[in-house]
Amino acid sequence: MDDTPIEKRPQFGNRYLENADEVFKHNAWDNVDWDEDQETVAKEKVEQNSQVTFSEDHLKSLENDADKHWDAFYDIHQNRFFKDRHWLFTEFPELAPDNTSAPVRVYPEGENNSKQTVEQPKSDSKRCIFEIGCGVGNTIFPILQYSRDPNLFIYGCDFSSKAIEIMQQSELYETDRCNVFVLDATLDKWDVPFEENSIDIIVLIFVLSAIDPAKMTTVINNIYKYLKPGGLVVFRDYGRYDLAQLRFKKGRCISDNFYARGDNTRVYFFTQEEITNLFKGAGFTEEQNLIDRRLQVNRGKMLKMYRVWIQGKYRKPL
Ligand SMILES: C[S@@+](CC[C@H](N)C(=O)[O-])C[C@H]1O[C@@H](n2cnc3c(N)ncnc32)[C@H](O)[C@@H]1O
Repeated sequence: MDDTPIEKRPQFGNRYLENADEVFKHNAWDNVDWDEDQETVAKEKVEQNSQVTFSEDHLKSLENDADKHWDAFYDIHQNRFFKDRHWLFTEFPELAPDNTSAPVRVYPEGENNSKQTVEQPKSDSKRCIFEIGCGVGNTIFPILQYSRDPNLFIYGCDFSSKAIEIMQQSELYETDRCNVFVLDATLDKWDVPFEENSIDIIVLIFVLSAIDPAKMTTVINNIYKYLKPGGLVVFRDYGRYDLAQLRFKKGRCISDNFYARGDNTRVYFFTQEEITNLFKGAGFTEEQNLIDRRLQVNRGKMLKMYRVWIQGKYRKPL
């Protein structure tokens, strides 16, 4: 797969490309502008790879066997993928429990409407985080490693039983501080080891994009149900016209902006508006919805790679 969400972000601030001649001086640039030409070229590429040529049977098996395709993925890659999480606590200081000094990212004016507040838990109150599509623990393990909060408990689920098995066998897995289990988040009714209205933060990192767009509303409605009033969803995922979308060859499209990779795992590319509508439609208030455009540079090959991510924070009203 060529779309690992790799980002090495400098702490306390970003690097902006002010002089185009200097593009190959560094490995990455933040918040790069896209001009109209670039948008048009991207749109054309997507038009070219958007014809659906899969048979009905193949489309059905992509959905019905989705968990098996992820099992096969984790069978091959084990815990070696999606690993680089330098940005995790920078973007989501809410996940850096008992750590108010987590570095906060600086956004250009007007780009971010998040209040960027990190609510400190009351010292004796239990705090629960639940990650959906936790894979092999690339978010949960860093939180467990960096937090010493005795009141923190982390739940995680994934519909790949292989991913959950790998995670549970890790030496970082601490049964008194976390519990991960197999769950298909698209089911109408969730079988989970906690009550409705009980979770402080739900984490959705590069998982909604793996889900059939027709089932996303069901997932968001269930998230709403299990969050505490006042609880927060943190979201980060692929944005429309990300390099990974433009790289799809003809014949991999399932429906608009939804594709099957060569290993049959699937990926959707969101607009900001779609994310707003999904969450607001379920009753959430929007605290952040931003587009993160990053130019990654392969200086050896003189290649420019434009990455696009959407990031959001949504709160269940009190
Ligand atoms: C791109 S990976 C990201 C994994 C992890 N969130 C991370 O960032 O490392 C997508 C994950 O979502 C899981 N997934 C996809 N559809 C799911 C579903 N319906 N229910 C639960 N997990 C799902 C996959 O098994 C996979 O582990």
